[in-house]
Amino acid sequence: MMSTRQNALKASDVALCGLVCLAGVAVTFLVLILFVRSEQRTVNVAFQLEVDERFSRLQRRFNTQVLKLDVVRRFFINADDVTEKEFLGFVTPLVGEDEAYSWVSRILEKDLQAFRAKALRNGTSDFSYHEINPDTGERVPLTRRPEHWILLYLLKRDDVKIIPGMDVLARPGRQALMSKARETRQIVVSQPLKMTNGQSGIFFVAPVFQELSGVPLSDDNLQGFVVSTVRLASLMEQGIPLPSLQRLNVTLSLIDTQHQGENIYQSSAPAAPSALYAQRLLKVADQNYLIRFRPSSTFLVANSYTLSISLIIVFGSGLTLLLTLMVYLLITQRARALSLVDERTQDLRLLNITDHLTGVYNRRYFEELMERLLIEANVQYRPLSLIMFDVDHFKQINDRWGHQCGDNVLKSLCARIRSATRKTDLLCRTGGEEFALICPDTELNNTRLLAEKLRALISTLPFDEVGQVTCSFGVATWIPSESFDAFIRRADSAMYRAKASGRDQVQLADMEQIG
Ligand SMILES: Nc1nc2c(ncn2[C@@H]2O[C@H](COP(=O)(O)OP(=O)(O)OP(=O)(O)O)[C@@H](O)[C@H]2O)c(=O)[nH]1
Repeated sequence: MMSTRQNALKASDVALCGLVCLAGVAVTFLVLILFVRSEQRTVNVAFQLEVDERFSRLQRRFNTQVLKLDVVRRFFINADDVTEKEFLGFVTPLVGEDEAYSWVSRILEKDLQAFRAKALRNGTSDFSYHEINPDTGERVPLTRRPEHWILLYLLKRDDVKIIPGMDVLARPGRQALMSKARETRQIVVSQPLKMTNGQSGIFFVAPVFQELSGVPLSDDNLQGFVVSTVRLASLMEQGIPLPSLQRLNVTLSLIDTQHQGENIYQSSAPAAPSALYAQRLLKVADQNYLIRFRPSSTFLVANSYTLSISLIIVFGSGLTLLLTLMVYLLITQRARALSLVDERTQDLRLLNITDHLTGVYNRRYFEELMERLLIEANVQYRPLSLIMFDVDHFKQINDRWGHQCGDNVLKSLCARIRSATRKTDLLCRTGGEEFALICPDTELNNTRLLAEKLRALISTLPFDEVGQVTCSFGVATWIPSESFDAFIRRADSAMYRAKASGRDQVQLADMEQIG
């Protein structure tokens, strides 16, 4: 019974530990999902903030470029005749790195001579009419045209030398761009064009019309153009701290042109594989740009949460293991305690039903056994016999050899009888030196033979110290429907008859019920 209980506990232990383990794993998984979601939101917010910050810088940079050009344009509108010195004096504070400002005068073919003379008079050095062959890049004489757009002043920070007097109409892309400014009378912005230093740049062109009060502006009032050129990479990157530059991959493309979708600028930080993406529309004068933002690996590393994920997994697994171990220990300790209680209960039960001196069943259990066996015998019609026996002259043994010696005789006597009987025969101590042997499934004659055998076993072999000991036996077999008391009385009477008849003998009980 105990081992069944232990097995059952083991199965339930494993199930419970498995459940605790599963619960631990589930909680860890849940925490992981919640953490990853929250971190993804945080990274997304960080990316959007970075994009907003970069976009506002770019917007400011482009707008500042337009504003500065407008300031120079107003200078030309308000001044009657601008000398090179005045131009340089006004523009120098505005020119940034990678930028150039120039003044291009509109000159009719017939005015070329006079314009050159005036320029030289105004102190413009090295003035010489020419244009650049777009195919060879060489300086060639002016082509005859009704009007020329002559570069007169130029201020820039690089070393490429431009000689005043160049007709910019011969330069690729300039005519369409400047004509647009002339027609719209607004500042226009070019697609990326090759600058004189060979680099790709954006041209901001502002038309300068002579404003006469009351007279509407016409093409003939066009005096020239103020042009600022900026290297595209400089426009996109100048003033932005290096760490910020490294965090984002930025591309710039034009909208509403035949180059739509083509990237005209790509930042040096490559895009890392990520779902993060943002795009913004940038309007500068007449041009619409699309700026696309993607995170670089630097951004992803700076906002990485893989270490935290590993820590959650390690701590979660550790806690799960610890919890499972604790539950396992608790369960096994509980099982051990229960089995101990079982053992103690059985010990107590044994103590309760056995005689402490001889170890055989006591009187109380004898009565309990008999009641149960009588019911079984009654129901199953099986024989049930009883041998009652009493040590002869036991008082004398006590008196002669002492009480301790008497005890030893009782113990040895029980040991002898148990060794000579079947396991199913139940030996009980019913009084001081009085015993009963219950013999289930045994007929009267066999019981008598057994009693004879026991009598001989006791009387023929001497006991330690005291020598020969004899017993008187009464044998009875249960008569169906006979009561417990009547059955005992019959066996008892037979035993007393054996005593009365000289002791050390076996007497059979009457087969008629007494009383
Ligand atoms: N040593 C010892 N003596 C016991 C124990 N129980 C009862 N006795 C003694 O057993 C003796 C029984 O004596 P009696 O009832 O006179 O019977 P008897 O001397 O055996 O004489 P008969 O039964 O007539 O042969 C008493 O002296 C009890 O004190 C016990 O557990 N140990």
